[in-house]
Order: sequence, then C-alpha cells, then structure tokens
Amino acid sequence: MLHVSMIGCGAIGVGVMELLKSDPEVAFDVVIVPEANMANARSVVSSLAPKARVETRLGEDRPDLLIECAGHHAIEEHIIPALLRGIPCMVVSIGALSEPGLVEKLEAAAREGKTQVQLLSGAIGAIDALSAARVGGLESVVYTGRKPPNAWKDTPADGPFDLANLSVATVIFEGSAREAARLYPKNANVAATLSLAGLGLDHTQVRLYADPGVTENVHHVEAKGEFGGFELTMRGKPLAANPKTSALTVFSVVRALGNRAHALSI
Ligand SMILES: NC(=O)C1=CN([C@@H]2O[C@H](COP(=O)(O)OP(=O)(O)OC[C@H]3O[C@@H](n4cnc5c(N)ncnc54)[C@H](OP(=O)(O)O)[C@@H]3O)[C@@H](O)[C@H]2O)C=CC1
Ligand SMILES: O=C([O-])CC(=O)C(=O)O
Repeated sequence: MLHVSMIGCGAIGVGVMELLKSDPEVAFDVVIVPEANMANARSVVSSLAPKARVETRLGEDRPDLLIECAGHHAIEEHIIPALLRGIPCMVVSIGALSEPGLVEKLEAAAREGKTQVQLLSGAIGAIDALSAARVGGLESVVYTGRKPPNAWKDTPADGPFDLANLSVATVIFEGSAREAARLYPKNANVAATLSLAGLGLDHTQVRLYADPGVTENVHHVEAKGEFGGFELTMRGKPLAANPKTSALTVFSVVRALGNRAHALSI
C-alpha cells in the first residue's frame, strides 16, 4: 500500500482522487490546501478519500510520497522542505521550474535528503523518447502550442490581438521556451517539460497560436538529433473544471502513482 499526501485539491487533484478512489494499493492520507480553501476541500475529500485529513501543511506526517498538483508556490512552500526531510516527491507544475535557480534548488534538496523528485510528463507525451534522444545528442526541438483564442484571455496576447474576433490561426508568440514561460507562465508547463527533457529553456524553440479552428489544447513537437527524428501531435481535451488543463495531465498523475504502488510498472 502506497501512502500518499497530495498538495492541491483543484481540477487535477480532484480528478486524481476520483480515479484512484477504488485502488486498494493507493491511500491518500493528507491533502494540503491553502487555509481559505479548507472547508471546500474537506467536503470534496470526504467523499473521494474519506480517510484523508485536509491540512495546510505536511507537519510531522511522513508519507511514502508527496505529490504536488497545486501551483508554482507549492514547490517552495511544501516540496523543498519535504525533500530536505527525505520524503520522495512528484511535481506536476513544471512551468514553475522555468524560474531561474529553482530546478537546481529542487535537485539540491533531494540530494541533501537522500531522496528523489520526479517531474511528471503531464499533458505531453514522448518525454521518455526525448530524454533518451538527449543522451546521443539533440540538434533541435521545436514546440508548437495551439489553443482556442479564449485560452489566451488575460495573457500578454489579450490586447495586441483581438482574441474574440480572430477568424484565422494567429501566431501570438515565437521565441525561446524561457521567454514563453516568462510571458505565459500558466501555459508554460509543456514548453518547460520539453526543455528539461531536451535542449533546455534557451535552445527549445516555441511558437504559440490562438486558433479559432481548434477546441482542444494541441501540442506539436518536432525533435531531431543523433537518434534520427520524431514528430508528435497531441490533441488534449481540456478538463471541464479548468480549461487550461488537459485531461491527460490527470491520467499522467494516476499512471505515475500506479507505477509506484503496483508490482508492475510501465
Ligand atoms: N505538467 C503539465 O503538463 C501540466 C501542469 N499543470 C499545472 O498543474 C497545477 C495544478 O493545475 P489545476 O489542478 O488545473 O489547477 P487548479 O487551479 O484547478 O487547482 C490548484 C489547487 O492547488 C491549490 N493550491 C494553490 N497553491 C497552493 C499552495 N501553495 N499550497 C497548497 N495548495 C495550493 C489551490 O487552492 P486554491 O484554490 O485555494 O488556490 C487548488 O486547490 C498548475 O500549476 C498547472 O499549471 C496543468 C496542466 C498541465
Ligand atoms: O495542455 C495542458 O494541460 C497545459 C498546457 O498547455 C501547458 O501548461 O503548457
């Protein structure tokens, strides 16, 4: 039985608890949320993981695994202290790791705690192939993200582009993954994941489209290197609870937990 504590009880956290509710090998013991969200989280958790406590921090608990499904601040606030205590962690807010120095800080905390932090693949696939290809040497990684115009509301594209009236697919950003993450932090998880697995934030090229012709989060990756090349297109259905998040992200967390909990891992 894998004893899990989870940070976050939003679109991903709730989706994960729903799918694992009847898995006898995964037990949620603690769900961590901000103070203001505790009452709401308690009512959700009581039906999905009735044995779990809702807390604002991990406290003295020592889970087999701490998983972050919360957001950028949770990494500094909860993951780094847990790693320092030797608790293995998983992180889904990979976009947060584009903040200078944060990856190194995570790594140092895991090393000091003699444990490991796993960065989950989330909404994008082929991370295994890309990071294996890096071993032989990569030449280029180009990521194209395409989302419906309303997905770019309240971002730097909202204003320079008349999102509500776009009639054709429009490039709203072209540049490095580092710049994409700086300008579009809430849409930067995939670009950051590809960068960490591949050529890094400065050498991963990113093009972002507001496209009235799509209803899904479309992620296209083209990678070339010593291994040869690959092209991948993912058409991620957004979650009803948060249209910025593809459903595959929830499945990716469930897979990762299953791989730790079950006898067979794939
Ligand atoms: N790797 C990938 O491919 C993807 C990663 N993501 C990332 O996953 C994360 C979660 O996404 P999603 O579930 O859709 O987001 P939601 O906003 O639906 O849920 C986030 C949850 O985390 C809680 N939370 C926020 N900050 C903290 C904190 N410091 N400590 C404890 N709890 C906290 C929120 O509480 P409250 O509501 O009170 O703020 C809320 O319960 C985001 O960072 C998102 O960018 C998303 C999609 C793909
Ligand atoms: O598709 C998703 O779930 C999220 C996404 O585009 C990103 O954050 O890069």
